[in-house]
Amino acid sequence: MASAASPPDLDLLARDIGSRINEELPNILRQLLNNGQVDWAAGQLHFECSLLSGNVRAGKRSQAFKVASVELATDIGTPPGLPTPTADPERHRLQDPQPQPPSQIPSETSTVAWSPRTFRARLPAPSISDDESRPAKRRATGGLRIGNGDQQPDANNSITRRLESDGRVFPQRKKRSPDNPNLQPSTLEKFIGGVWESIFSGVKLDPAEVIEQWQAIESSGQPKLLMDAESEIAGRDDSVVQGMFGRMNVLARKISQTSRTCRSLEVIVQARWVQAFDDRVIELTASMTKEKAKKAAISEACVDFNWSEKELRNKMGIWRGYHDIAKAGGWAALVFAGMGLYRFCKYRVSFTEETFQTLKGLRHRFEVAADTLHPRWRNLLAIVGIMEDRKYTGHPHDWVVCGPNDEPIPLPITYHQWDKSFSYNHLEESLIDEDAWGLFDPRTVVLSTESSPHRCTVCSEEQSEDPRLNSCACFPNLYDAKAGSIPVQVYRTPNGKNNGLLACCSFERGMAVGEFVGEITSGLSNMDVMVGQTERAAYQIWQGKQGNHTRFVNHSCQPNSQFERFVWLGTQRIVLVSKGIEAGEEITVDYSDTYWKVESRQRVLV
Ligand SMILES: C[S@@+](CC[C@H](N)C(=O)[O-])C[C@H]1O[C@@H](n2cnc3c(N)ncnc32)[C@H](O)[C@@H]1O
Repeated sequence: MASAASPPDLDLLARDIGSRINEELPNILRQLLNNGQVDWAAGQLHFECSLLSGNVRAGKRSQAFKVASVELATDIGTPPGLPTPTADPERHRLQDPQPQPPSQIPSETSTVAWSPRTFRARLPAPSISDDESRPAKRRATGGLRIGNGDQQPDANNSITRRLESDGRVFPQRKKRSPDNPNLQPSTLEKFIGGVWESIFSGVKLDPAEVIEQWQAIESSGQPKLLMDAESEIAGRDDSVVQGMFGRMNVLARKISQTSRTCRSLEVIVQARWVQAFDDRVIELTASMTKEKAKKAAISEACVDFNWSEKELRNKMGIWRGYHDIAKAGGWAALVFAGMGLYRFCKYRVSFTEETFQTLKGLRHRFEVAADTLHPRWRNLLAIVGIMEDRKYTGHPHDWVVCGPNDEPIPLPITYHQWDKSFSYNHLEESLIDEDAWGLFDPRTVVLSTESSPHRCTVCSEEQSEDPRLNSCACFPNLYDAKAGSIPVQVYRTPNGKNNGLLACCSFERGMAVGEFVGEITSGLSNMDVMVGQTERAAYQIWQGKQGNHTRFVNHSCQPNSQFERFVWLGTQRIVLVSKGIEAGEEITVDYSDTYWKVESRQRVLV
């Protein structure tokens, strides 16, 4: 169907076309079917695309490469003669559908089979196996557990329903809607996910550290960094792993950190180089045609790079991608891009106007998170002479993000219509109201085993604040000191609920969104409170103007999260647990009837 000049170009072209077909064709076919424009009641469609090398018109045809091949049938079964579908065709849809390089494309045919209710594309497995294409490894989360009954008699013997959801109904896995384009996995979605993951991870981008570690080996040949690692360990407590393994742990951490920072510096410089190249072309255009000016600027650059024109042109294509990303999504989108950045820019499958609009809409959101979690990240831009002050200071949830293109608003302003002096106290742990409880923590549970007081009641493993001793794998993102921040933002709801909580990354079903943290008190009435209960006490958790991000979760009758009780180190916690939350969704919970206002005074049993 096409001819190309040389095999390496053909290779790139084949990947590009194959990717686009894999990405777009299912949607096109689905639209045709849904619109009733095509009646597939009987029959089959076979679509095949090949690239031919050599001069076809002159009858010189050296090689043919099959780029993609799609079969549309009226039933979901595999047509005779075609390979058997994989056990889980959906699995392929969740992966980035990269085509195989022409030399590796198997003769196997991809199948798109249709039945009146189902439509599935079977795509070839990705041929490129970098870290991004593998499913992320996670420690097992606790799963959604069955909670205790949520109805307790109060002091007046009436039934008080709790905010904690009724755990007796085991939440069903949320189905991806094939008709909702927002939920279709795409390379763009993956790219954006990578940016969020890296912003919310513990990555530390600090140019000062790079300079510090630049000299890895002393001029005398001594391994400077390794020796520094030794002195770092010596200064820490005895329990830290000593010896070569300990030193290598520190060295590997430092080098990974430095290399990550260098990668960000590299893409900043490369994106900025594209801008300088474009400016140079404009300069040269004063005395020659644009085409010639471009060629001249490339030749000039080749001298400095000591690269061939072809090499430079290949690199330029990718660097232009970096430039376009930074232009639309801001520098944070580029600096914090994950492992997939190179691939995203190399194949350009998602380089559309829509993509850049989406990135533009995320710009302020990326910056709020980057500035508040990585106060020094903008210093990296100084490498190309860009001096930018941190724009968003304070806690990540001191800012309420708004619709695309709208500037974030300071949190207090969003409450001014009710309270002109509103200020919010961010809590990481609940506080005990000593007026109500003295020195007693009403969340303390009666320990069942004397020998092992901190055995998890769910997984039966030992719990400890020391990560080396902790074996409980329930909610590692909450109770592991090394976990990054929870990837959520407070946002301005468009439907009159004031603020709400937005998921930046997806939360697998069973994963914790956060612990409901506030003041542990009792006896409040006419307030929104969470009611907790142990064998020894009933207590309330009040948030009001304090707490963490769970304070901003709105109610829904079809929630995507639920509250569950969990015991951590002998203390009852109330954890907001995902029922399957997609990135970009509002996180909601079912408040049940009385969360809105607790009307009767709760009697406390100690
Ligand atoms: C825990 S707060 C949630 C955050 C709140 N929207 C805010 O801006 O502070 C609970 C309050 O949010 C509001 N709210 C929550 N869910 C709502 C819903 N589905 N519809 C209307 N208002 C809601 C109610 O005012 C409720 O008392």
